[in-house]
Parts: sequence; structure tokens; C-alpha cells
Amino acid sequence: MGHLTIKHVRAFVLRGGGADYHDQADGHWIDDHIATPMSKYPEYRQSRRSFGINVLGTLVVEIEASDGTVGFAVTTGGEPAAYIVEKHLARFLEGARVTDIEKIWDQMYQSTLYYGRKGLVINTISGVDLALWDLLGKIRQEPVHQLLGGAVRDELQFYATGTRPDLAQKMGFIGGKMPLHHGPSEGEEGLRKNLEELATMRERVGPDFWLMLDCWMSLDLNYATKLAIGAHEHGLKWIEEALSPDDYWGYAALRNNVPRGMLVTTGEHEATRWGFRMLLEMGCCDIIQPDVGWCGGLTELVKISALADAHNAMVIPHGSSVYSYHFVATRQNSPFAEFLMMAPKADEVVPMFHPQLLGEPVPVNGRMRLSVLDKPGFGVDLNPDCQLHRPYNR
Ligand SMILES: C[C@H](O)[C@H](O)CC(=O)C(=O)O
Ligand SMILES: [Mg+2]
Repeated sequence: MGHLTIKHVRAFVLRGGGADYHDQADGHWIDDHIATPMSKYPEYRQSRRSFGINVLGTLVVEIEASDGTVGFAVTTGGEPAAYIVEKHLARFLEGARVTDIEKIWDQMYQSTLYYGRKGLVINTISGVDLALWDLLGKIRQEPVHQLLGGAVRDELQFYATGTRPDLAQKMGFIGGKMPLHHGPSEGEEGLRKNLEELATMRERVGPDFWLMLDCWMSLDLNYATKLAIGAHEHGLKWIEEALSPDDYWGYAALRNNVPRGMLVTTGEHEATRWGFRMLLEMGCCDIIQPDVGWCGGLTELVKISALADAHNAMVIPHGSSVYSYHFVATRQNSPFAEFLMMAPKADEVVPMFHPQLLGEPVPVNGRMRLSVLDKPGFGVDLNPDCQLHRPYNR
């Protein structure tokens, strides 16, 4: 196996949900007046698609080994990411050994430093890295969680993200995270509506069910502090991504300001061990939420997680379906996972990356047995019904 090399790397683009989960049709809860950094512009307040949240689409990376085995992964990044894979990164893979994951990561990261470091380029590197892990698992006929050192639990537990924590509770999830609907530009009235929504949900779910608010980078420190203080009486467990991901100082201040017992979480738009080092060393949050498809891939997430462990911080990855399930199963400091409710009304469980993957497992009663992950690689296939487009066929 050590002699197997990488023969071909191919990058495709896909539209319509899946890894680019904001790319949904009209009427979906995920695009219904959610507070964002763009909410200060009234014309971009109602819909995130109006300001282009879904312009990129999904990137599919396929890596073929010299024995014909194919590993693949999906993430966001679409056509510009496909360009980076085909025109820049492929050179570090083709001809390399399939086991050269660490070296390939370093070459991808160092060679793109002058235009990369975060965002799209790291999404792209993450997609390639995940495809490499999938390939290795398929060649060795082992699930990725075993390649990572083995699972530390037999079952994963999930909280659900969506507008209906009350339904998520009935479906067996351990908590519900709601999107914040009104940002600072909607003033005191918006703040009151945010708190009323939380209060209504608290009444529906009773005192013990976890409720969280996802603020998607939309607030300033003062508003976030007022929201946290007002939400405390409704038992808010955590306030998520309240500020810009660049505002490490603001997060450190917010963590001081929130009522005792309330957690501050962030990190889904942070990348690499260096970005997370800032969050951890500056005391920005209690839980970090890297997205394995965006933070640098699995190779990087392992490092980020070790760093978090040494800072007594939990790692609860953002979304990312099977790519995070295999990881969460292997870490003591990842005691539960997120499940994004992708049904338009958040009223039923559908696979997070639907319709792009075949065999994508979902939680049942808010839980997932490890045995459903016991398939080679990440255990999923590309859905042949999805129309792949290869814009930069070399
Ligand atoms: C609901 C949030 O606005 C976003 O779409 C997803 C997210 O940030 C999360 O799952 O966390
Ligand atoms: Mg979030």
C-alpha cells in the first residue's frame, strides 16, 4: 500500500444544497430574515441569498490512486476552488504517495500563503485533505475514525440547528440552536422580538432542554452583551458567533460580559491552528466550532483539537456531516455534535448534505451508533443523479 501513488486529481462544481447548504430554494428557514453583518443594509436584510451567500456552490474533489481507487470529498468553494485545485494544488498530489497526507497539507498551505491563509483557499485545501483521508480509508478498507486512532464512544449525541427546537426535542435531540432573526440595525424592537422568540421557545420546550442562539457574525459588543443578559432568564446555554471572526478582542470582552454560566462559542469561520490559537489564548470562547470542511481539513482539525484540549475548551465542529462525525467519535473533548436541520421547515431529519451523498447517515432519536460509520473512508458515495461540472479539465 505504501507504494500506491496518486494518479489524478479532479475538481467539480455542484449546485443546489449539499455542502453549500445555504444554496436552498425559496421558503427555506435558513434564508428567512436571519441577522447577518449585511442586515444593516435594508435591501439585503430579508434574504442571505440576496447578498450572495450561495454564489460559490459546492466543490467536489476526487482523487484517484494508481490502483484505480477513488477518494472524494465535498465542501463549499465551487468554481474558484475548482480552479485552485486543478491549476495550483494538483501538482502537490499527482505522483505523491497516498500516505503523504501531512506533507501534501504543508505544501498546499505554504504554497498558497501569499494569497490564502483563510476563507476560500483553506476551504479548498480542506476539501483536498478530506478526499485524501477518504482515499486512504478506502484503500485500507477502514473507516476514517479508525485511521484517526479509534473511537472513544459507541454513540454520538446531537443537538439540532433550526427554527424548531420544540420539534427537535420531540425527535430526541439534546438541544436546539436557533438563528437570531434581528440585528442591531432593527433597534430595541428587534432586540425585544429576539428575546420574545427565545421566551416562546423556552415555554414550549420546558426548563431543561438546551437552547442556543446563533448570531452569524451579526452583532456588536454592546448588542451582544444586552442580548446575553436578556436571554439569561430564558436559560440560554450559549451565544454563538456574535461578532466578526476578526474581532478576537470583542470576543474576549464578551466572554467577560455574559452572565455567569452562559457559554460563548465561535470558530466556524476561523481557520488553521494559528487562527484557533488566537481564540484560545485570548480567552475568546468556551467552545470552538471549527468546520472540518473549512478550517484546513481533518489533518488540521486534529492539531486544533489538541490545542483546544490543552486550553480546556470543547471542540464541537460546525455542521459538516460525515466529515465531522468521524472526527467527533474519536475525541474526548468533543462530547456531542451538531446536526443542521436541512428540511425547509426544520420539521424532519434529512441528511445534512442532501442530495449530494449516498449513504449519508442521520441521527435517530438524536443519536448515531458508531457502527453506522463502520465503512471504508467516510463511508459515503457521490450521488450519481447530481450533475457534476468540471470547469477546469486540464
Ligand atoms: C443558522 C446559521 O445562520 C447558519 O446558517 C448555520 C450555522 O452557523 C451553524 O449551523 O452553526
Ligand atoms: Mg453557527
